[in-house]
Amino acid sequence: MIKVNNLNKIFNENTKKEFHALKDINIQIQTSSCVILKGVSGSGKSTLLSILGALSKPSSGDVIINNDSIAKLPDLHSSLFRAKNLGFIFQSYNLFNELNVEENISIPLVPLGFSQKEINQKVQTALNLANIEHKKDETVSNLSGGEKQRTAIARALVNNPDIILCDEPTANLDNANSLKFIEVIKKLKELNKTIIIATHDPIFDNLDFVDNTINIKDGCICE
Ligand SMILES: Nc1ncnc2c1ncn2[C@@H]1O[C@H](COP(=O)(O)OP(=O)(O)OP(=O)(O)O)[C@@H](O)[C@H]1O
Repeated sequence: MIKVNNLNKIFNENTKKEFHALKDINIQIQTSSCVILKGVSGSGKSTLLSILGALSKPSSGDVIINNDSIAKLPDLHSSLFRAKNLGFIFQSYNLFNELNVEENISIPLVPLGFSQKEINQKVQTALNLANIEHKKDETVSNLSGGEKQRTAIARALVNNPDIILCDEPTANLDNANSLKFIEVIKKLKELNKTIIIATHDPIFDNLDFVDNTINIKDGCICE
């Protein structure tokens, strides 16, 4: 279970540029559920996702994941928490273009101290789950947009995380690749992952495996 309690994010606090991006957010996300975080551009989706993913800190309030308070973790603990529990899929993929697919996918395993044999096994499983096995030796700069995204999916899955956070995952995909992405998400849901997708893409409306849609507007959760 993920609990968000009285969460606020204020950028540039106590300056002329002060901006209250998240306002008293309270949400609960059940383990193994798929949740859509929906809102227009600038509503606060990415800000909330980055706090849920322990990538940034709130101004006040907390995020509790499986009874651990993560919002206030020191940086070193945050990165270990991420490496063990979380997978991220960003719209811009955040891949290393000069490395090949297999090398990109193995990166999250580096801080976890696995042997080369274990790394190879985990990378192979992730390649298969994301349907990108056939391109494993290709340099990322030579991939199509859809293939880059499947590489990013495989990298997000390689540490077998319980929670997968996606920020506008279909923003750079055509309709066919967006539908393929949805099939992968469906497969992850069947594997009992907790999946949170921040998006304004209507393709996520009315999907049968989505448990909840949370609407966010001007930093507030709309009932
Ligand atoms: N580092 C920052 N400093 C100041 N303001 C910020 C910062 N990051 C985000 N904001 C502001 O907070 C608001 C929410 O931004 P956020 O990126 O969370 O929106 P979003 O809903 O994810 O939008 P999009 O769909 O366009 O990515 C925006 O008005 C943005 O300008």
